[in-house]
Amino acid sequence: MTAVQAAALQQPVPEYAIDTKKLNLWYGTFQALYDVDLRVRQGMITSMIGPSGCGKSTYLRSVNRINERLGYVRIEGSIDVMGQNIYDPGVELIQVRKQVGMVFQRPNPLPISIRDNILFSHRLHAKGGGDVHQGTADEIVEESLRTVLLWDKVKDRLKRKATELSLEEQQKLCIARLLPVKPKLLLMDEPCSALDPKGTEAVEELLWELRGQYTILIVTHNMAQARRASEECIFMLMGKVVEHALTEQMFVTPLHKETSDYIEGRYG
Ligand SMILES: Nc1ncnc2c1ncn2[C@@H]1O[C@H](COP(=O)(O)OP(=O)(O)OP(=O)(O)O)[C@@H](O)[C@H]1O
Repeated sequence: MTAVQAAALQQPVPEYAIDTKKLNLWYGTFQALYDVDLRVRQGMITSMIGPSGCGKSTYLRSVNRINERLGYVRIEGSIDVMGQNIYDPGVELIQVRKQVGMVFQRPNPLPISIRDNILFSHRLHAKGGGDVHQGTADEIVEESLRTVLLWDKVKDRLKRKATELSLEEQQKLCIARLLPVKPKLLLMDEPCSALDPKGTEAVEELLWELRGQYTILIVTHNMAQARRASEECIFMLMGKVVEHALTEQMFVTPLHKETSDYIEGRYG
């Protein structure tokens, strides 16, 4: 066992990958999130549902501090990721981005080769001397692509441009390229909305493969997807968390009328 591994084992592992306390967020004078208290269990897949404009993406973007690039966003409250408040003044953005990977609606691989896409942020973070995958470039590429079930399909065309892949493959690649910097948390903002049903099924299968090793928080408009692909589910409405429960429980016996109205398609 290396000294780094020994030190890591001394650290208590938090039960929650995300612990949000009294999060309020304003875009200028418009308040988009109200007193959000949310805990996302480590290693599990949690989905976030709610009608358009209820604040799902805003919340997700707060967990990797993307919102702060907009000069007019103000935040109160705290978000602990793996036990550390990412809004503490001492916490650097690069540290947050390393721990928290994000996948967007439309796959956005860089217009470079498949191989270089995988190595891109690893190279960036390795320069900073952080804890990243220590293998050779070939090992990193193979392991990342294997993890997202893409290796066998692309191993003979690693030098081809990533943008030539199908949308499903591009989305898997976008997940794969996060892995070499060893993130703890993967945020996914409607990752299947650009995919056909077969691509959607393949990405959902991948989520279950990643479960356990990574904590996954996925925003989806697709009720069936939330039900199939998550263990806990959060329902938001007008910037507030209405309900957070085991997914099956939320879909079978929701506690709140607003939740059942939404699930049954009465609005949103
Ligand atoms: N960059 C921004 N500037 C100003 N207002 C914003 C910005 N982004 C989102 N909003 C507003 O904040 C509220 C929450 O938006 P958000 O995108 O988080 O909702 P959402 O639940 O993810 O919606 P959708 O399901 O349509 O993606 C909305 O009223 C939206 O108009």
